[in-house]
Amino acid sequence: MSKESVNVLFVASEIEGFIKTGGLADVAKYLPLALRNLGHRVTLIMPFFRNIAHRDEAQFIDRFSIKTEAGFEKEIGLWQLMLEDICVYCIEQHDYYDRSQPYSEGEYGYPDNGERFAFFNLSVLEAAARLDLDVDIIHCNDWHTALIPYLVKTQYHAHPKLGQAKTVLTIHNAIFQGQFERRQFEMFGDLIAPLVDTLLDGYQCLNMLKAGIRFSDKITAVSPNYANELLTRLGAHGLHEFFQQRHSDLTGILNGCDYKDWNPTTDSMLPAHYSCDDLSGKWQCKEALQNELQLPVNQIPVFGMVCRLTEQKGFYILLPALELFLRHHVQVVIIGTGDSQIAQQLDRLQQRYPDKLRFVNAYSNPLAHLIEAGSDFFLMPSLFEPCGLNQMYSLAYGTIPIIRGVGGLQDTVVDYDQNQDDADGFIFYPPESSELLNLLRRALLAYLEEPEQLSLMRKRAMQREFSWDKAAHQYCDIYTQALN
Ligand SMILES: Nc1ncnc2c1ncn2[C@@H]1O[C@H](COP(=O)(O)OP(=O)(O)O[C@H]2O[C@H](CO)[C@@H](O)[C@H](O)[C@H]2O)[C@@H](O)[C@H]1O
Repeated sequence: MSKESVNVLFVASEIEGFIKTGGLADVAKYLPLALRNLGHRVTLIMPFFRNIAHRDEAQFIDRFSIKTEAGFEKEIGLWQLMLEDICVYCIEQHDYYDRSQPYSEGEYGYPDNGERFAFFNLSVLEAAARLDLDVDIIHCNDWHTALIPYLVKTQYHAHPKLGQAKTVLTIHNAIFQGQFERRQFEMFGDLIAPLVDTLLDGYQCLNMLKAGIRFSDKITAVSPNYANELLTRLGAHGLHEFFQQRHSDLTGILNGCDYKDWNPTTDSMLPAHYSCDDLSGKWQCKEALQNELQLPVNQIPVFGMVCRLTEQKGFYILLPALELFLRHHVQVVIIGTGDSQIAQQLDRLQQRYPDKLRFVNAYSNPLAHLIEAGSDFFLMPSLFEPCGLNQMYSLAYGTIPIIRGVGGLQDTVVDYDQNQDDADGFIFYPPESSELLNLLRRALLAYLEEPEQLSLMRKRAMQREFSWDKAAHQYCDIYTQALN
């Protein structure tokens, strides 16, 4: 144990292995495990969504009602699952969480998301009190948990255990702010009403993330560069003044890569294994990927992409660039779910280039692993990217990332044309299709004419290390600062 052990209550709306819609879930699994490895006592807590994996293994703990002086009352069940030896408490509330998806059906968020997640925030604290948990730090993640700091300071300040707790809010993606009309919070009466009055905006809405930024003791962003971007008008999604006010409490900590789950030498989802000393398995993975997606099997360069289908990921830059890039002798494979317009455009493009583009409109972890391993290049032309995990996974798999230089992408990839001796990827900056197209062609040229350089880059990429251990140490420093 490196430092004094801290009791951390880690609150997230999704956790890899149980339920996942994006990168938040990865962090909510790997960071708690890394904190545990440093000797801290971590407890996780999340909503008991209908589709949680291992739901039938959950152990019932307790059932009780939450009442407010406004006359609102709802019963919750408290269940327990395990993430290795870490206890994961799950808040069951049928009306709120027993739905087909965590946040939205189709492309629209559930209309009562403000009420659902405000209730979750309240339930977390009620459950911690009822369980008599020792809590030094409540680690909140994104808007779904962002009322907790306010509630701790205003409703639990006299509680013998929770009253001493400090709150840390991690920003994974500040474009999602949890902005809801005030009527969604009315049933919580005086618990939330003063906050609504303080922060109400011109649309008569409460922005839950703003509440978190204002009231948490410390704020972290998921990369140093994103922390800087959050202080700017361009990068803060309208919240720059809020972040500027908390400037001295805001720190960027780069996410890690879990080298147990994402390791080409051991990955059980791959048909063959490989390392930087022997890449023959990688070429078998490439063949398996082409076979699986019914693309011509040959030595053509393959460009892969795995992500949510959303504007953030740069599709409106990528689609016009692909129109021209697919005329070259290349293959592009994309897996993702989300925006139906992006999906339709990818489908149309695939019809025009059936032997070159494969778009899979699905969420599949095995295919994501196969794309990471079987591709030569990995695409992340994001408009903004708080950290990004897939570029780290692609580096680990010797798949050269082609990225836009923003957020955490900029913190993790070294550009070939800026620093050949240390490069592991290709970077473009202006968010324009022509810039991306140039870079794609640049990468293709390197593949065709500079194979030795490319294999050095691949080797370098596979030797990079973005450990969760390092991130956990940095989070511990933030906890210590908050507690002091
Ligand atoms: N169709 C599909 N099939 C299988 N797997 C899929 C998939 N679509 C996405 N994934 C997986 O979901 C995760 C996506 O993580 P990212 O960090 O790249 O993005 P996201 O924008 O969701 O996360 C936000 O939070 C994270 C965590 O802090 C930040 O890194 C990021 O910048 C921020 O936008 C990866 O593990 C990826 O493999």
